[in-house]
Amino acid sequence: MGILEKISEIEKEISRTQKNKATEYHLGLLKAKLAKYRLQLLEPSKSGGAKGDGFDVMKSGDARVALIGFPSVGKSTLLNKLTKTHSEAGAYEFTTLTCIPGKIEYNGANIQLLDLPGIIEGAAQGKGRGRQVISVARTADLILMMLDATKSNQQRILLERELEIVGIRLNTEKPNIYFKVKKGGGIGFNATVKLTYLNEKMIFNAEVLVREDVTVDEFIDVVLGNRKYIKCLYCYNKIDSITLEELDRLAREPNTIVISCEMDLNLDYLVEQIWKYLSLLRIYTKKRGEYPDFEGGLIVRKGATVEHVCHAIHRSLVEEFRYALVWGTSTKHNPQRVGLSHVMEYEDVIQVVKKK
Ligand SMILES: Nc1nc2c(ncn2[C@@H]2O[C@H](COP(=O)(O)OP(=O)(O)OP(=O)(O)O)[C@@H](O)[C@H]2O)c(=O)[nH]1
Ligand SMILES: [K+]
Ligand SMILES: [Mg+2]
Repeated sequence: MGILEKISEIEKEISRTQKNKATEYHLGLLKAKLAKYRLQLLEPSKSGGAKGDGFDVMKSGDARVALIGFPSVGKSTLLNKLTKTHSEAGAYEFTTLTCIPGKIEYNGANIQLLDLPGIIEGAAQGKGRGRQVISVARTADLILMMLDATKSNQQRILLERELEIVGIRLNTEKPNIYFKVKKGGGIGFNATVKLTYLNEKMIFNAEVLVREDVTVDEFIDVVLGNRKYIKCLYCYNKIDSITLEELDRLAREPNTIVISCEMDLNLDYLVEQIWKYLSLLRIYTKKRGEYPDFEGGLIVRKGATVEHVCHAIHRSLVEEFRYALVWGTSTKHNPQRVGLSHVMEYEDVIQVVKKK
């Protein structure tokens, strides 16, 4: 019998079995068996074949959020709640086997939310589809780390470790260091601050300028290069099944939000937080003599300048740019005449004036 047949047999038996105290143990065994076979489906096939396995989803929209978590924490249930896409959810592990994209529309932005298979300890070494899942995570603007509020906090530490191993750094900024290998050898070591951990003896064949007091590990990250610095929002699901004390404790942890998909608790707030963590700005454009386009508008990153906005409107607009008029919180008076380097703020209105 092939794996798929075995899976379908077990699924049939589960649906035939009445759910009660007497069958609880047997059902548990069936689900464990089901999870085992589904995990085998996830294992990379011997023939290799990383392409076309359902993980190479196109980026779309203004930002990308990846759902990372152990199996059965409720990732698919959340995708079903927040988007119009359906992803199979089930009371057994490894229900989801590929990457399933959905779309959240909020504040005029299209946010791509990716449902993914659950990852397990050893994911970074390729267990399950760990490698694929993690490479999708590397492409995200935000990792939504989904955790089961009824389980021990060990899950968070384990997941963080798996991501750490593959070079993902959560909620930390890229160290402020300039580093360049010198082909001909020799060193140039300079620091603009007093250093506690680093010194010149650690460096060879490189030109280095250190602008902050980093640790040796942080420095190694810069030397190795391929690190990803990604924001992470920790999301505890299933709070319908924990005590108030426990809930209170979890909710106070940094970068954390508590929800229940099943009871629809806090889901609006979650979307608000996703938006906030993505640091997106909504900007409105206006034509001369007309009202601003409050229906449409543009989505840009926090810190975006008039130049970024011009690029977002039209590729060649910067070349024709003379000046812009801006209304909003970024200006001293309204409207203010600004140049390309002016930094925009949330809900500013902009009118671009072109060269004649
Ligand atoms: N009590 C409770 N159960 C939930 C909640 N959200 C989801 N579940 C249940 O948790 C189980 C797993 O849900 P899924 O959405 O399949 O979880 P998943 O993380 O996508 O699982 P995999 O795809 O297998 O990794 C299902 O039985 C859901 O009904 C919740 O808020 N509270
Ligand atoms: K599941
Ligand atoms: Mg799932």
